[in-house]
Amino acid sequence: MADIRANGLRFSKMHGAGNDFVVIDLRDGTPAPDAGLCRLLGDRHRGVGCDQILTVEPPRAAGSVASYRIWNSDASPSQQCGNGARCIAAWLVRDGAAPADGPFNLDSPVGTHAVTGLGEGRFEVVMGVPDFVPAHVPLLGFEQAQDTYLLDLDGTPVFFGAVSMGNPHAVLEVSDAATADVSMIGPALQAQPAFPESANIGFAQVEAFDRIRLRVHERGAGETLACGSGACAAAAVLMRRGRVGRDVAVALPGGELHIRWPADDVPLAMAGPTAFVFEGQLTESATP
Ligand SMILES: N[C@@H](CCC[C@H](N)C(=O)O)C(=O)O
Repeated sequence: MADIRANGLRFSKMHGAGNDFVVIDLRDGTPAPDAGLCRLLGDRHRGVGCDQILTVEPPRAAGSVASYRIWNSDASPSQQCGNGARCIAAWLVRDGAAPADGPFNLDSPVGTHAVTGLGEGRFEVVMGVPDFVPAHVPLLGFEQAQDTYLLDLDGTPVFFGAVSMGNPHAVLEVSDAATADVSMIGPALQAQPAFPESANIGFAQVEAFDRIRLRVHERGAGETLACGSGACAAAAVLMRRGRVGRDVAVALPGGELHIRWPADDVPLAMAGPTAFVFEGQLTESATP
């Protein structure tokens, strides 16, 4: 199969609340980037630099305008990306493939998501029903869904909630997100055998009944300025515990997202900004 670098790969650089992406159009049958190319695109020194690589591909479901796939900057694939879904929506609207004002559907690796344009580059994406079944996260060693789980990290007890938004999340409630030990606890919890597919680790502070402050150590990318699915996960965990209401703002280091989850058995929706940064073309000889 042809190396997609051969003709000088064209891409769009985007971000959603500071979570940044290289977006590649594969709708003409161009093959997906291999692991080496993902790492080059993700490399902030020798490549372009981004948290995730997103590909725009033909729809899989009837009635959808496109599908997308996600790779972290370390080349590991993911099943979901909330900020990425909004950026793909904005990219498709700019391309003319999706209506700016009307609702449309997008296919992620884990399902179809309804998208609504809110104006000024903002989009709402229906992210699905949060799944708290431990085996679905996956979180091993626990049969039943619990509001709080306990794991021992080298003698330190760590309490967390766990939920799948299509991708795995653990959420720790902290008293102060700014001083939470994200860089130590994040990787240590990710590496626990209880998380066989690793997990995105959120550190959530309840600031008010309608406001959460959040930092997320992402799987495959480290701490990012914002994690959309992480915001959904933190909101869902704290809503189930009754710690916040069903409509909250989530303040992340790079911007603010809004999460609505009217009831446990209905889909959760996330709204937030998108931004185009530049259009680029990779030099054929670029190497990591
Ligand atoms: N930043 C994303 C999540 C990207 C994937 C994640 N790191 C994973 O491996 O599951 C978001 O906005 O949701």
